[in-house]
Amino acid sequence: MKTGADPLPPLVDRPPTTLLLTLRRAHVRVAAVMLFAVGTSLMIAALLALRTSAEHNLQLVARSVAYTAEAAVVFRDEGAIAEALELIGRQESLASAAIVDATGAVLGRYVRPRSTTLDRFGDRLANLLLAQPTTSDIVYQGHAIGHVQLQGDGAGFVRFIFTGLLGLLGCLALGSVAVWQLSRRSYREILQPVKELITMTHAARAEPNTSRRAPRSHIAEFDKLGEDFNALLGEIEAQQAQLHQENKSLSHLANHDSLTGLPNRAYFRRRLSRVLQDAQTQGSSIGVLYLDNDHFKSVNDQYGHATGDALLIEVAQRIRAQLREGDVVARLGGDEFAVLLAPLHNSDDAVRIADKILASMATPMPTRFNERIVPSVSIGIAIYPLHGSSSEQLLRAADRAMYQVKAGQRGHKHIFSFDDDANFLKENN
Ligand SMILES: Nc1nc2c(ncn2[C@@H]2O[C@H](COP(=O)(O)OP(=O)(O)OP(=O)(O)O)[C@@H](O)[C@H]2O)c(=O)[nH]1
Repeated sequence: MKTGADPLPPLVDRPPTTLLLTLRRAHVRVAAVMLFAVGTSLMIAALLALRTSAEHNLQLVARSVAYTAEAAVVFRDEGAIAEALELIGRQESLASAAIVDATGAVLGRYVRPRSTTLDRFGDRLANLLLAQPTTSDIVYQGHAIGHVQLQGDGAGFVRFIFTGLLGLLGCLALGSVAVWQLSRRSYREILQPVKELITMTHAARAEPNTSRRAPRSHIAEFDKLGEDFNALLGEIEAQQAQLHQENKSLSHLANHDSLTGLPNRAYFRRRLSRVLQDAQTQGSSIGVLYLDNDHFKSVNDQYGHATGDALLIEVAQRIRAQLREGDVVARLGGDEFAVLLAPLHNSDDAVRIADKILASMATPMPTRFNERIVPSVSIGIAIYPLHGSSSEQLLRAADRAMYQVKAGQRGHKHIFSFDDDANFLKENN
């Protein structure tokens, strides 16, 4: 079915992609943005909480060291100071610890050995996040005699960041599976109605089949689209039915006579040509009768045109009633009719049917004012292959034969003979 609409221009910038891929991309983007936003916020919040807790812990440790080391500082016992720092350094998460006297002299220092990149990364992180160093005064009899300096080592932060990243990766993996499943499900839900619409549109274009209807959909937009599409198909179907009806009546008008309802001359000739082709291949015979009303003009003149019309209808019905289903009777025009007898077993059958038609004319036609009008026709008969091999030859032969009847005694039949041509020419020149 040609629509007349211009074809869509080709996609130059990007080739078309599938619906599944588009959905998957959209879901992945949403999931990635969500994970990034939630993960980052959670990580920042947790890091801040961890920092507060670490600073608090360093304060406690510093205070505890200051208390423990008070006596050692008073007696400047460097061995005890080193032992206390070593103990605290091993137990707590410290990069370094030092005890300094009131003059600023370092009495003891502990530095955790840093060998790996991870250790150095932890220290940098601790320097970045914590207010370093954490100090606490060593007080003796109400006077500060020195202070403790602690540097956190950031191992806690590193552990947290790695655990957090692992958690995020886990979420990413789970999210990917969920996105995969979700897009598959959405695809199925969306695709089903879309597929129906695509199939229907194709059918409507190709067959054209407008009788199918889109099913209801649980997706409101598709449901509405299907409803509108069905309404459109309904309208097309109604238009097609109307067009079909109009075509039918136009074709009927083109092939039939409006007064008698019989096929017209054009139809008769086409049909005769077709039947002749079959007869030529099968070697069968055909009979053509040419019928002309007798003194029809005087019926018109005497009783009026309407009565003349009624007589034509009556004659048409009487002829039709004598024929087999497959035989054709047509009105050639005016008061002339033709009959096609196919197949015909022998010439006698054509003569017999002509006699039946003549006999059917014997009774008067019923009229409104009970006038006595008896139909009468003259019939010329031509037989294929005896009298011609084309539709023109056969019709002319039957016409000439009919003319012979008119020339002799009307209301009879005559089977064509080749003398009829000569007679016709003699009488018409
Ligand atoms: N009522 C009516 N008359 C028609 C129609 N078509 C043609 N006629 C008339 O039919 C008549 C045909 O007359 P002809 O066949 O020439 O002569 P005829 O009176 O039948 O005489 P013969 O054929 O020699 O017996 C003409 O008067 C036409 O006007 C029609 O559809 N209805």
